Amino acid sequence: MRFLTDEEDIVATALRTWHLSKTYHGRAALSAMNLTVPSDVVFGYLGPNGAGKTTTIRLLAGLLRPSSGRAEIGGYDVVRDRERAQRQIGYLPGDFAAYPRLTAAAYLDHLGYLRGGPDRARIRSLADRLDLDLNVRIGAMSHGNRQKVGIVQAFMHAPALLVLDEPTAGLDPLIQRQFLELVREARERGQTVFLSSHNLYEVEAVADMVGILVRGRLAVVEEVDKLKAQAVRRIDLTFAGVPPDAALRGVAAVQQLTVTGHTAHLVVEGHTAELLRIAAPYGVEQIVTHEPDLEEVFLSYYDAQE
Ligand SMILES: Nc1ncnc2c1ncn2[C@@H]1O[C@H](COP(=O)(O)OP(=O)(O)OP(=O)(O)O)[C@@H](O)[C@H]1O
Repeated sequence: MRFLTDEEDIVATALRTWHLSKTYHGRAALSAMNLTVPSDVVFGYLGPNGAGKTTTIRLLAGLLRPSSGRAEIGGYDVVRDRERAQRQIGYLPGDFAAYPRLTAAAYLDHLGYLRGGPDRARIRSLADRLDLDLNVRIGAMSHGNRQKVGIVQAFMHAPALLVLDEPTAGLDPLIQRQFLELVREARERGQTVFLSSHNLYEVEAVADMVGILVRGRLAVVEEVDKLKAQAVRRIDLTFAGVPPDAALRGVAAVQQLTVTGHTAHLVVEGHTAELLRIAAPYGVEQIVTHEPDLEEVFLSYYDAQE
């Protein structure tokens, strides 16, 4: 075994916060958040309206000063080393607004020059995928199309960390799907993505880890696979004869059981190994497992804090 050097540790951690807090007029919008996001993951940042997601993101992007605590991006403090921290980030605000008089092409070109030269082939390919006409003035665009310009500017270069605040709000489902592809490709290229969202399904589809923020407090940080393992799961077992409902009810993980004909419909929480061991001797002919749904897990965290 070998310990990481300081340099490697910085590379392995995309962002870290220590007691990061923000108070507005005596009311806490974010309370003492301790969070570590490793590199090369998609981190889904979930929470109901007003939970403090945008506040967190603006603190990370160096656009707000913390009331107390601190944060580092790629090892750089977002206050003391603001410019270097900001250079690690590609940031897409929730309400993306740019120069209304410029066409998207002119705006993206201009940004590209600020970042060392535009990659026009990349810009065109992103615009094609998102069905964005680059020749329209940004001021004349719909909200959704302006949002697409924001997505192109965030993805046209390859910062270590992409910080995206509700990026798919206002996009139609086909474009949302393209966006999720871009997020996956970014992770494959080794970028880390911090994605705030209301949309559980979007986060479930793309995130490796999630944090759930409720009233300015992190209620949980967990790998999506682990949350799924905790999640309630629906399983239908079809038997050769009448289902052995007393034996099935005796399994600790079984929460609910209904029987129709030869099929037992079960709601199971946690691991299913014991259930399958108990059921097998009764002649199981078919097993249908429904993908666990994270919604109930999330709602249980939301409710617990109400
Ligand atoms: N500039 C401000 N002045 C005073 N209060 C603010 C300010 N910005 C945010 N807040 C408050 O801080 C809390 C968190 O707001 P924030 O915008 O971070 O939440 P959010 O999770 O992004 O919400 P949403 O999902 O609705 O966008 C809210 O109660 C909000 O009213």
